[in-house]
Amino acid sequence: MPKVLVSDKLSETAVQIFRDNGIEVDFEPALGKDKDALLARIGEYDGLAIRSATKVTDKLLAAATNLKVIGRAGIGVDNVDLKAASQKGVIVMNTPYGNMITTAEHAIAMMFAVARQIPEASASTHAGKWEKSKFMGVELTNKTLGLVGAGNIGSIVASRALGLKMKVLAYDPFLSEDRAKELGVTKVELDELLGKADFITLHVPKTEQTANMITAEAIAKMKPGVRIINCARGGLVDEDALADALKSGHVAGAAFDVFAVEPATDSPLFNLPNVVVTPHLGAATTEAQENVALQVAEQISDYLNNGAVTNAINMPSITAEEAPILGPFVKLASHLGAFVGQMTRDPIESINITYDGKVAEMNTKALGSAAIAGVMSAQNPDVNMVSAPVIAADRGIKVSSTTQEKSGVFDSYIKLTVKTADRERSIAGTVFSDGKPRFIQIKGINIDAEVGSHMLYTTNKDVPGIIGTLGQTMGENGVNIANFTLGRSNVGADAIALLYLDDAPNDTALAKLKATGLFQSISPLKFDI
Ligand SMILES: NC(=O)C1=CN([C@@H]2O[C@H](COP(=O)(O)OP(=O)(O)OC[C@H]3O[C@@H](n4cnc5c(N)ncnc54)[C@H](O)[C@@H]3O)[C@@H](O)[C@H]2O)C=CC1
Ligand SMILES: O=C(O)C(=O)COP(=O)(O)O
Repeated sequence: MPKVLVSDKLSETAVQIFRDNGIEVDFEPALGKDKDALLARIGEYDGLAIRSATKVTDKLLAAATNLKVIGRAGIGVDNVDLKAASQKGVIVMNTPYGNMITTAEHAIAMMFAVARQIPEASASTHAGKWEKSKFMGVELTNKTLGLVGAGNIGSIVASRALGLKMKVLAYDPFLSEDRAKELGVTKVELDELLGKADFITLHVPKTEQTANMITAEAIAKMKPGVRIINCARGGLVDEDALADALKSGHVAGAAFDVFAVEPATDSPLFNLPNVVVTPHLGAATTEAQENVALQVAEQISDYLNNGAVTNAINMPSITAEEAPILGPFVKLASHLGAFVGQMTRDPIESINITYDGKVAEMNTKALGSAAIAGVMSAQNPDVNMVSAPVIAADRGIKVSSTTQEKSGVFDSYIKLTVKTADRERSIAGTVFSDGKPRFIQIKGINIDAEVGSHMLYTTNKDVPGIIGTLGQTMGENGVNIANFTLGRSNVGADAIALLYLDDAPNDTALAKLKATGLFQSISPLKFDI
């Protein structure tokens, strides 16, 4: 039974869902904050469900010997070392929609709070002061909101702001003009946004490009009296530079939910007038926490039970509906890769995958990952669909794919071509209606070979006696042949044989075959059926 650890404060709804799906679950919401205890325990688990407190470092991943999937009950995965997870073949999923409304609402609430200085006014009133004239605010109506990042949360913030009769400018390099029109926002460059906005709200992930994107220089380009809201990620804004701008009065107010260092016990922004701060509460509503807990538990369970991949950051998604149809083609792609991988000793320069016919309309990203994993599995048995593309990229292997309409007799086929410095190998295969993958072409020679756990592949000239020699040698050495396939390019020309064996051929059998001088190559192969 797969075993999952919940190491952050998730709604207990998740626990019930895991149990309903036949998954053993340990609910230890404090463990994420205890690095050493987590490190000692992580080896037990197939799945890990987290929020932002658990830091999934390369060290933790190295100890996670059974881990297959990490589910983030929320959006940002900057607390997970994605590269290390991918290299280890661990899928990282998030729940991109469960807390987006709640977080957008928090950004709007923060905008109101900073426009009307509500937290300070509230504290002052609680203190028995009646400072009516101290807290003069500004209206939002007709003001310009600068939206940095118009993804899921940014789009909701835009719709709410438009409802408040604000004008919305959006800076997002991936926002199309059509989508901007649909959202009712004006797409602008960052400098224009900085110069025109009365309020600026950030909704981008923290990446190499966005880290520290709001510097002292960017702040200097802003309109005097601007107010800045950050409910996205700490580290997007230079907190020291913002503190200076708040002190000089160039920036009239700031509302921050996220900080460069969290938990934030100190920040240059703390204790400045008209700075509203909350302790990373963007996603903290009952509704959002129910949503993300439910979704993450369903997604992790689906993956561990059925191989369905939803909302993965480091692997193409495979829906629960497509998993059964895609499964045999995933196997095929992996077998094609394994065939070439076992035949290739030299460094691989490139891999091309051609999808012909119906398979071209399937999830070719997932199939490509399976093919690459197959190729690399000969050298590294731990490689999988998550890690293979990362490892291939690290090794400088160029991966390309081609899709084409049905070009032959098969409704669907996949052809894999692998190039090394001095040669090219290709193999094609299909899936028959029985759901079993078949090899249909090797080196351009047509065959029809069912794939077995143990196979023997030989190349030879098309001369009499090959079948007899192969059959007799296997028989004399106690290896039963389940299936025998031959192919040739032309009479008397290049020929190949593929034997599906019940056991691996032993060294004596291989030596005997070699001694006949009939074969150019004799390769025992293994496949993970
Ligand atoms: N405070 C909190 O508790 C929460 C914070 N978040 C954070 O909010 C942020 C946004 O989340 P979503 O909207 O769901 O993400 P999303 O992926 O839907 O949208 C992000 C947008 O940023 C854009 N973007 C990427 N690089 C950019 C750049 N260099 N300049 C401008 N735009 C860029 C993307 O094109 C995309 O449209 C994330 O950082 C997430 O972690 C999310 C939930 C809760
Ligand atoms: O979903 C996100 O990206 C968040 O930042 C929410 O974080 P949390 O789950 O509240 O620690």
